[in-house]
Amino acid sequence: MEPYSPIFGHLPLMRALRQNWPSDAHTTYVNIKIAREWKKYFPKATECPPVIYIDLWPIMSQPFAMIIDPAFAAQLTQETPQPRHFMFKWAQIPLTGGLDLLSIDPANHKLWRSRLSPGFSPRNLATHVPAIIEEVEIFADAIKAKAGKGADWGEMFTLYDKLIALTFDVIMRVATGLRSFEQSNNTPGPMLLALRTLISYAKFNSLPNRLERLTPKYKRNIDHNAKIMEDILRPQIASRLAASDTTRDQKTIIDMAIREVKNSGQTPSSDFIDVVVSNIKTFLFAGHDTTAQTLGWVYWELQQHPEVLAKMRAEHDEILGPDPKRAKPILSQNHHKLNELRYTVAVIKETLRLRTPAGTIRETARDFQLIAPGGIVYPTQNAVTQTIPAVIHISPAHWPRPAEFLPERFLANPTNDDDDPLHHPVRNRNAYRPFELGSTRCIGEELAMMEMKLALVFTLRELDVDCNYALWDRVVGRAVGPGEGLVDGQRAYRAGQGIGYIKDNLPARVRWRSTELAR
Ligand code: HEM
Repeated sequence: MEPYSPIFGHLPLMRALRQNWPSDAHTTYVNIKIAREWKKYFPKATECPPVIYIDLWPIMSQPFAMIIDPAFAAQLTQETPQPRHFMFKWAQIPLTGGLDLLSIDPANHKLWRSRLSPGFSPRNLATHVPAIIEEVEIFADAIKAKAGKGADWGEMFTLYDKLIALTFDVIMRVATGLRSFEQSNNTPGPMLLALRTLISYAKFNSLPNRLERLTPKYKRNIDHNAKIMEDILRPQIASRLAASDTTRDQKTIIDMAIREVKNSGQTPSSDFIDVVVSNIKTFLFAGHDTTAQTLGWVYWELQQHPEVLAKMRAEHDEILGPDPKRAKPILSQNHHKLNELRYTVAVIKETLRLRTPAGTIRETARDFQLIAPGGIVYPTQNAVTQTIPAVIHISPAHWPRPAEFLPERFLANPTNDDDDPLHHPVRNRNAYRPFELGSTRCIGEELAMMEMKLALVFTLRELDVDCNYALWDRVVGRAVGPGEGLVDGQRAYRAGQGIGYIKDNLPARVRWRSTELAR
């Protein structure tokens, strides 16, 4: 990729690519920009290359090989699946100690995935619907409490923080059976605070980060916060072990893992508890901000596309009846109704297409090669090989009208007309991968989808939501000139590193819908 500096590699280019954006804009926008304007960066190429190499030495000791073509991504994750990159595992160590699904070696991964997956199965999750509804209701009530009097807008608040509290409470409850009450407390509780501190140390192994791990402060902080989490998790696992033969209906992820081990004729040992603790920490980590961010983007997109919002509300009326207050009893008795919310699912999928929070990072074996149909080989040895679904999802070769927000592309075509450009006939199933594909694909997809559907059902028909950056500027006393603070022309953008967050934690206000006032 050009321009390339013989001394600083692509560092000057990376800086130039970010020039017109706020400094906290996420790297995902750099990747998207390179793919959109590929002719500029690959002047000799006749088409956008499927793999883009980025050299950030001396910040990163290895170059990145970024896969932006679905067939190549499939080679990496499904056809000859490669293990996660060492750097990723290194990043996980402060958080989990390295025994979790994201970190363990492929052989142990297979065993533990088979033990942990049953807890995330649609059948098991269906038993958690009433508990998830209870948490979602707390979320809905909290934002309803922010509505103004009558038809007035209420005070501004940060919607993303409410979503984080919701998703954390849900994953904690489903995984462990414990309630963390993040939504009811005004300040983050010990578990979330400890998790957040540990996540802040989950960094790539650059030289400064390696040195940080040698400091007494690092060790003190890790030990202290790991202890806070483990003092809550270990007794809970012990009590689930003691109760495992008597627990009948609703089974937590822990219960299901215990059952799997017992069914294989083994007795859960102290090693079992260590691995479960490590994995629960990963579930709490991987399960909260991914889902919260996606849901935040759904609210944002619905505001940008009122016609989509109207259709979604109409679907909720049709499937759950016209009175929003009846949604709880109806869904508590008929969980399957959630599966009928096809348009709502299509909206979430379309949001995930355009606002993809993650991909995968692999370390390829010596004999592994990415090969194009004509036989051209793209080397990946000694590189950090990443899939970039955020770019694959907007490829004009695989998506008609890729920049437009069109949930219909995810709905089965009623006329069965294969010529309809929006019809999504799984033409290339590798081109849609927000949860990644292959044996290490996201274990929490079903839970995330269930949670997001419920949050939308319990809020959208009663409230109007206005995500409003101009008002927020006034609240926080910030002067932002015209054209400033924008990424892709929008004030709401993905900020930070890793999964990141929505800028300013998505400032919003709500009001009762006029139909609600009439009730
Ligand atoms: C919208 C929400 C979510 C998105 C977009 C998402 C996306 C992803 C992606 C891209 C991966 C990487 C797969 C790979 O490296 O091959 C992953 C893995 C994972 N996710 Fe999620 N995730 C979401 C929600 C959740 C939830 C709710 C949980 C709850 C437990 C979760 C737990 C995990 C775990 C444990 C893995 C590692 C799986 C394995 O190695 O077997 N995720 N996720």
